[in-house]
Amino acid sequence: MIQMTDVSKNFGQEKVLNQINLTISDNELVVLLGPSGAGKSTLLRCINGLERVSAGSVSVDGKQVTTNKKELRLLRKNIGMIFQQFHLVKRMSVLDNVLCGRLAYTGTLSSIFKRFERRDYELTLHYLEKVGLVDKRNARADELSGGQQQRVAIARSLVQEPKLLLADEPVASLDPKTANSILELLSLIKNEEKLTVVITLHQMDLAKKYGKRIVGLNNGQIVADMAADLISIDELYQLYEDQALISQKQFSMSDQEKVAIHA
Ligand SMILES: Nc1ncnc2c1ncn2[C@@H]1O[C@H](COP(=O)(O)OP(=O)(O)OP(=O)(O)O)[C@@H](O)[C@H]1O
Repeated sequence: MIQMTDVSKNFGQEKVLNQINLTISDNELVVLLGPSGAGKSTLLRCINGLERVSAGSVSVDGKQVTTNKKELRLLRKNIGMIFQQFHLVKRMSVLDNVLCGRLAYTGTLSSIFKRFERRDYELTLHYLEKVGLVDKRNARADELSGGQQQRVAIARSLVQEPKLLLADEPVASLDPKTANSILELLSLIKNEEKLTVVITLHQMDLAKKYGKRIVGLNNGQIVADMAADLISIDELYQLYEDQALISQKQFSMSDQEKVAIHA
């Protein structure tokens, strides 16, 4: 479970997150929506400690996200991260890129010499199979299409055996068909691996299609928290409006709806 309590984040004078209170239960698939600069990526990055909160607290599975390097390393073992630009090592093979996801489990020396155990290879092949790329294992990462590269990045995060997957605009660089297939894959994997998944997106139709719950951010504040089924595209457009307008509208879930979303 992710728990954010009164989280604020400043970059210099700019308040990017303002008193965020958010609870995400295990096995949820939550989509963060909102205009550019709303603070979506910053919120994600506060969850795995890539950004340090200025006030408030974040915990994952009951453990505080701290600044202590050792504690952060342990925390991040359980958190996979997927990025818009895939962040693969272009000149390395698909197999080696995915194996990199196991580095958190090898000792420092082993990781320097890229010494992996048999289980690391087994997991790598297993997840390459799952994302449909086992045949491409020896190809260089930069020989693959964008959609295939994102699949490699997904496999790399899965070999980490995480409990939580954070995806920061994972389909922003992909065409609509490929974007759908990647979100389909994430949604399938979430169910099969019993993961909690938090995704930032810009496409409202995809948010509604794949997110069970949509959290709207505007100007560093949560302005909506709804079951995706219960919010229309027109209403989602309003998340992008002036915040004063949004606050006049009813975007919060009843307790009944909150229960339904977790069912
Ligand atoms: N490392 C940083 N240093 C200074 N300012 C930052 C930093 N990271 C983010 N910001 C600022 O914080 C604000 C929120 O950025 P963030 O990337 O979280 O928004 P976003 O909602 O994810 O936007 P987008 O949809 O465009 O990715 C922006 O004004 C951005 O310039």
